Amino acid sequence: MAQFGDYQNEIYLAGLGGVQSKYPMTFDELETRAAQAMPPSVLSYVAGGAGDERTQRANVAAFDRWGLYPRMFAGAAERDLSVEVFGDRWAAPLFMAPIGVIGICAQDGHGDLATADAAAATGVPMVASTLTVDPMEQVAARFGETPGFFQLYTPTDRELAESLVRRAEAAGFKAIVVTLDTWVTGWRPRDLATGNFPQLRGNCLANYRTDPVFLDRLGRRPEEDPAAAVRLWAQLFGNPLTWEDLPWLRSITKLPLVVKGICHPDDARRARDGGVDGLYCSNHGGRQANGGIPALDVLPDIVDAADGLPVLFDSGVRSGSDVVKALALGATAVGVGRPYAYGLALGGADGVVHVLRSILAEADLLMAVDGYPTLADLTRDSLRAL
Ligand SMILES: Cc1cc2nc3c(=O)[nH]c(=O)nc-3n(C[C@H](O)[C@H](O)[C@H](O)COP(=O)(O)O)c2cc1C
Ligand SMILES: CCCCC(=O)C(=O)O
Repeated sequence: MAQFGDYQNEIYLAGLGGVQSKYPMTFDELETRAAQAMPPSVLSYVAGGAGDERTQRANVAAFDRWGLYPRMFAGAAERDLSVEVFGDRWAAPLFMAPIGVIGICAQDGHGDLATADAAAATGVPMVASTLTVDPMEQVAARFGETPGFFQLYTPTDRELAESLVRRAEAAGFKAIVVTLDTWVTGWRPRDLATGNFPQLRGNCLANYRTDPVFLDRLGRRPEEDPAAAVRLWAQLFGNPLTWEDLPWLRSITKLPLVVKGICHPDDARRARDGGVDGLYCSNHGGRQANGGIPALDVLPDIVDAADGLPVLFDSGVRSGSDVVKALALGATAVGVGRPYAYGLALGGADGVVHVLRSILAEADLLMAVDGYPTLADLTRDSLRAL
């Protein structure tokens, strides 16, 4: 049986043949090298967060407060990391978190398509943002056998929201992930300093420009007046939803509905009672609110409140050992964010594949070394608070 850890052998064998990996092997090196490859405004958009970025750093540091017990005589020569998510079997409990305007991270400007290619190549699902540079239908067409989810930024115009969801269903997405924490952007000093927030340049409008409801509202072709299209987009972009809107959200799709940004157990319970199919515990990587609680710290409470519903998780995941810890704390599947954007900047789809395979290989080898042959063996008791 092929194991994710085999990537290590491939790298060693290439090294024996005199070929060194062209990609970095640690997150710090990845970020440093990507920083050199990205235009400054794109870098500050991706790397930056809210305020003085305490929450962003705290997300990462939270993983240091847990250690995995090594277990012996466990016979973990073969590992099975596969997991069932909404009826599909994934080879591993890993996915790519939605990154708006990811297109601009790739040298050719089509990073959405490259990310979808990496999903197809690795089996690691992509959650495609509403804010893609290429339309969702073109992104989904590249997924191959790998399932993909559509992340909805709910516009104030309900018909537009419904139209986007209908298109996502027709394009073959397997779930709708509604992001609740970003109907307005947080205070982001790095973007304010460059004055170049990529959305405002209209890089993210592909799904709107191709939408019949948006075009109807615009009343003319977007090429005729690009500035008007950006203005309309900005006007319609974010709807500060309330619990009163949940039944409507539930009603607009038959696909599994996941709500992203859930970090309080009361919200988790209420969303579950409102009929969602999954919760997504995330603080948006510290990009929205500064001075918050690391997402990992609230994960166990969300898992308890979920009462058996799947819980997706992201925020601060940088390595395979981070993935294993989040799984032990009860996540059903774990999202990678910034690291794959950096892989994209360095090597397009190939760079993303390297980042994902490295994370999977580290997780797999950790489970081998520490004696956890399956995901079911990873529980809260596998961890010790440090
Ligand atoms: C550049 C960038 C753009 C993002 N765009 C979106 C988005 O369009 N929709 C969304 O739900 N989350 C978005 N996120 C948040 C990610 O889905 C995820 O929650 C976050 O990256 C996790 O933090 P980490 O990358 O530090 O691990 C974005 C994150 C980054 C870094
Ligand atoms: C207007 C939202 C931009 C995409 C996003 O979610 C982010 O930058 O974090």
